[in-house]
Amino acid sequence: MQTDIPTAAAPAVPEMIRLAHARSAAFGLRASESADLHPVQAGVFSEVLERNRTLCTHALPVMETLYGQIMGTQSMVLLTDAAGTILHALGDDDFLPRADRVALRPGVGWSEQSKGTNAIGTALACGAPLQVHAGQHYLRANHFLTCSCAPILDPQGRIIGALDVSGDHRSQSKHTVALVRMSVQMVENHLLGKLFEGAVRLRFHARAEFLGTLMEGMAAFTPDGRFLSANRSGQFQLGMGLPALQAHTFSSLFGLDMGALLAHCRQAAVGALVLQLPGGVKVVAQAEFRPRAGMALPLAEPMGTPMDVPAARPAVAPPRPAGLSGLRYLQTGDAQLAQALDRVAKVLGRDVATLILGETGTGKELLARAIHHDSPRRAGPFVAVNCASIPETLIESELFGYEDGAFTGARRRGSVGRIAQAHGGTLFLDEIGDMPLAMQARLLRVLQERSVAPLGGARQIDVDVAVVCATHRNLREMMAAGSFREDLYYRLNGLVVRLPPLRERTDLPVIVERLLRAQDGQGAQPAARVAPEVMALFQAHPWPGNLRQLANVLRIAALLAEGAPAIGREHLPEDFWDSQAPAPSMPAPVAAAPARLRQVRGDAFDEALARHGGNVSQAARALGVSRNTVYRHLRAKPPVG
Ligand SMILES: Nc1ncnc2c1ncn2[C@@H]1O[C@H](COP(=O)(O)OP(=O)(O)OP(=O)(O)O)[C@@H](O)[C@H]1O
Repeated sequence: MQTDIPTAAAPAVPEMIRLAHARSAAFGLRASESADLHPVQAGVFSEVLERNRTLCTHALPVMETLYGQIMGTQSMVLLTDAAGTILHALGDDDFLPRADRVALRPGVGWSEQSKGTNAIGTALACGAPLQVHAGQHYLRANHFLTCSCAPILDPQGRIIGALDVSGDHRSQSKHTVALVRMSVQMVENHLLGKLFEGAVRLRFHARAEFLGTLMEGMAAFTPDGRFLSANRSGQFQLGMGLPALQAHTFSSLFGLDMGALLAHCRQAAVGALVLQLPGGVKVVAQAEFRPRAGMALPLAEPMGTPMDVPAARPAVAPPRPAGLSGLRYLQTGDAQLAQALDRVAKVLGRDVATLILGETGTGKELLARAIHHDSPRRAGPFVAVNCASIPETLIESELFGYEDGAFTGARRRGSVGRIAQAHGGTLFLDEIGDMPLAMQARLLRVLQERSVAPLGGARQIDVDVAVVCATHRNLREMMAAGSFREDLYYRLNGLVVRLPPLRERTDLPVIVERLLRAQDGQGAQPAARVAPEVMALFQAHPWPGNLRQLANVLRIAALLAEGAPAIGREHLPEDFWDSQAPAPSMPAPVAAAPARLRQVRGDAFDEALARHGGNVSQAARALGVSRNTVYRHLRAKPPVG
């Protein structure tokens, strides 16, 4: 049947494949044999999943995006650990039964030792991306496949897993391997951001419009300037690999004192700066430093070795410059908001749970931080948990922690869990509406009993936390539908604060001025003001990404307008115009029917996705919303066809 399949003996077989075949033969495998199709035992697999939970957390959203791009091509996306065991699979319904016949499914190992030459096993063995086409597979049973795989590296440059697209060899493209490589870069960037959450983080590129894209360089430093890690693009731009970079400091790489960078980071709305790379190239950079007061998250343990988390977590919350933090900073003249902030101020320190409602980017997290900052708990930790971004299978251990030996043979140490990390401080549960029902019951118990019981142990740990929750969902509707517990709802909504969307706010000019001022004098020399015509455009804009989107638009516009007297239409980035289209049909904000608003918002999302070829990250960036928000939009859409 499959006469078009190239054979392993064909002369064009690349060197990597030839060597892989030699290794497969040396493992004692025969091409005609049927492979071992058995998965590892269920208990062992849970341990494997647990060991790789950080990898899964960061790779699953990327897998979804990747799958969105290959959907309908008789293919599937696979995530494996460093040993080639499949952790997670997403695939086309009509392809999965065929994949199942050769055990392309979670729990099964695809190392070269067990399956001979194959994209997963060979990419992991060589530490390089590759495509294995049809008859290039060692086992004949796998000749109907073409697989493209790239290893995933942790920020120390160690292989921790692999991402793969496998499918019917007749519908595969040579370009898939490039797609997989880019997806791996996204996973690696997420990991770097997460692992060094408490470090000084820098994102940079010679062209401002590449910030926030896959091309941006990322680097992390300790607060005293020691180099910690950089992503692939960062290493490329700096002209050095990780081993060479280890000998450097922030100032030896970027020619600026770390003290000056930290002073820049302390500003409430941090703008861009211009730095110089060792080769003399100037880059536009965004810096961030959010020291964590809680304990470190348990992180991926590649090959059983815990990662070295940098010490960037002072025990006491750092002082903030007066006037630039806390609730006062948020008062910018909008009456609706002022009323909400006044109510918040009245219950500060009174142990009243606060529920913040608002669309994406309206400043919910900023308000939660301000509440913590102004409360008597200020010296304690502020721990933010985004319930929507943690896979359902991991949320329990993430929140409640687990004891030594809760997962036999996995991690020797237990994990304290995010709730206990917030002891003495504030626990911010973002997207609380996305918390699974079973977890809602556990959370309620914690809040009532003021103690948490980590998984796998009988011990109760006392916790004293102030709880602030946020959601963009309608929890009352969810309660009526039975997807949100009534008892938890009433426990959480001591004080309900609604943050207005930007299009309803009357203080837009003040915010614009503040955001521009925050960028002023930081190297990029933005224009001092916005032309009246542009302000009018801003006033009419739907701002689906709210303040986050406005900040992004201003950051780019200010850089493009360098030297001009004011920011004009011509300086507004494309992303602004992308989400501008629905504006003319926008009904008056106050009178707008929710359904119409949802549609306008949905159109903006669809357009951004189409414009960015379905790439969720890029679309999110363009809209100024989080990726979760775009995923939610996609999930809410009826299936096509
Ligand atoms: N009043 C403000 N002044 C200046 N910048 C603000 C203000 N409010 C929010 N921002 C900025 O807007 C961005 C989004 O804010 P934040 O993350 O708090 O929103 P959010 O509602 O929690 O978003 P999401 O629901 O997507 O998590 C941040 O960069 C924040 O600094």
